Amino acid sequence: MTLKTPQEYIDDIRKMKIDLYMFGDKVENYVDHPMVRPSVNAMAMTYKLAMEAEHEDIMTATSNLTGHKVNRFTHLHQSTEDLVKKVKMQRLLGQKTGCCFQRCVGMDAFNAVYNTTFEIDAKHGTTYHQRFVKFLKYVQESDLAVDGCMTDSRGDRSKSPGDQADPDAYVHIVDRNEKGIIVRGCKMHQTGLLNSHEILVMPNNSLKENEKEWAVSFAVPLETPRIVFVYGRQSCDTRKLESGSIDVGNQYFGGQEVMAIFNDVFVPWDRVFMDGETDFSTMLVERFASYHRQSYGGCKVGVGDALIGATQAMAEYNGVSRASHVKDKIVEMCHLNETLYSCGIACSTEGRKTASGNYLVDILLANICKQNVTRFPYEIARLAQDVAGGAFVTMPSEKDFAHVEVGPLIKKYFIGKSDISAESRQRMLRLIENLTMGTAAVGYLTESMHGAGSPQAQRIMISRLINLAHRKNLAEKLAGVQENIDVDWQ
Ligand SMILES: Cc1cc2nc3c(=O)[nH]c(=O)nc-3n(C[C@H](O)[C@H](O)[C@H](O)COP(=O)(O)OP(=O)(O)OC[C@H]3O[C@@H](n4cnc5c(N)ncnc54)[C@H](O)[C@@H]3O)c2cc1C
Repeated sequence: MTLKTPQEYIDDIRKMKIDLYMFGDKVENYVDHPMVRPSVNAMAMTYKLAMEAEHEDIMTATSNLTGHKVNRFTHLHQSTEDLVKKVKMQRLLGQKTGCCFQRCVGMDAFNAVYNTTFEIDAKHGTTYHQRFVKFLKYVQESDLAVDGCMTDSRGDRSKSPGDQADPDAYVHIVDRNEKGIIVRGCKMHQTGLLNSHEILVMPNNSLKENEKEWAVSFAVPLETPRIVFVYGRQSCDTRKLESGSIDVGNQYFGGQEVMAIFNDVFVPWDRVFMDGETDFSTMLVERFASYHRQSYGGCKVGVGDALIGATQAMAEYNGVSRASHVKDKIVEMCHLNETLYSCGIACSTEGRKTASGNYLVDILLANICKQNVTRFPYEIARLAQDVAGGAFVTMPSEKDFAHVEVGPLIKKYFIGKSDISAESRQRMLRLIENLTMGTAAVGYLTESMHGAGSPQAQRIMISRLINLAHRKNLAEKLAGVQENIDVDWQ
């Protein structure tokens, strides 16, 4: 049986013993911690939907490695159809959770490490691909969640890893022996890290030939000794510590980002997938980034669907849903959201087979997709805030609404349309706050900006991949600057 139930998944995570810090304290049982639990629930949804017949086609696939049915989050894409289904799966999850559900980064890392290790071995005669296939079979058969771990602390951004004042600014190999390597450094912003069974580390950027120690990729279980985890704060996060279910905005789900400090961590050789091949660092980073830039054409769209729904609901609750400018703003939100989805689908259908056999998205279109993702969710959020009205930033707390004396008064003045309860309005306003400036905005907005690379990273790729000479040629033929040999009739 390769599919875990959500309960089996949560039981796995609950058993983990890791070195975790949060608000200055060590935390033992993080699964049941109210700050963390919504993110566990979001990850658990990736397990639940895979068990449902209705979603089987999108949520599961047949493994090319074992022939068994696996969760699509652990699958190697075997066709452009697989790439499209991936985007559809991410949209579905975004709709169901209204937040980052955290399992995509690992899936994107599997596909990039799989095809890059194949090409490293072909050139260098190494055996990384076999090792990685063994690891991935274990992941698929045990239905594991894996953190895709790329972003280093990075010190001075103008300097490459080998030129940093502190060499630990990027994860690197500090020692090696017959059993494996020892690594040191820190990976930042790790989405869903505590909700993962394993960590799959990749280099952060292109490397120079003399930067071999930084050209390292490996996988380790979360419970590996000498890794220290520090939980990241999110805007409005302590609302999760309050009693009640309204002010938190999203009652069940949330995201998670964690810092992982590798304090001389031992990695056995069979878990090392790159060791010094600086000539392949660019390929691994670009391929991972492209898969991940495609991902955002699904997951952010699903969250966008939830925000559009909340905006439509607020327009109705406030009695303005028939106003022409409100209708037009909601149409614009849909237009922007579906444009992102179109980009996700386009880079999938234009994908191609790699030498290893799995499929890679069209890199140019994946970068276009992500470039739009750095902008459109902000505009969608702006329009949601416009239509919702200002109460989502001035509304009293849930406790005031429940107070015996002041509560009835607040409710009276929080009624919009007379047939809608004050509580429905209150809940929807908090969801809009959550998505546009609260905990979920971390995933919906800032992650849209910086996740899978800041906007400039895509612009560099676009300028590298776009063929301007070809376009200039087209124009010169049309303008008659060049002879147009296509017009060969009398
Ligand atoms: C919510 C969230 C979730 C994330 N999840 C993950 C995850 O799961 N796994 C993972 O590995 N990473 C993850 N990331 C990290 C993400 O990939 C990085 O945030 C991104 O690459 C930008 O890096 P940075 O935050 O260090 O910003 P910086 O690199 O410091 O960028 C800030 C600005 O400086 C510019 N800049 C940077 N370097 C240069 C330079 N050399 N020259 C000129 N300009 C420069 C950038 O273009 C940008 O405008 C996540 C990030 C966020 C916000």
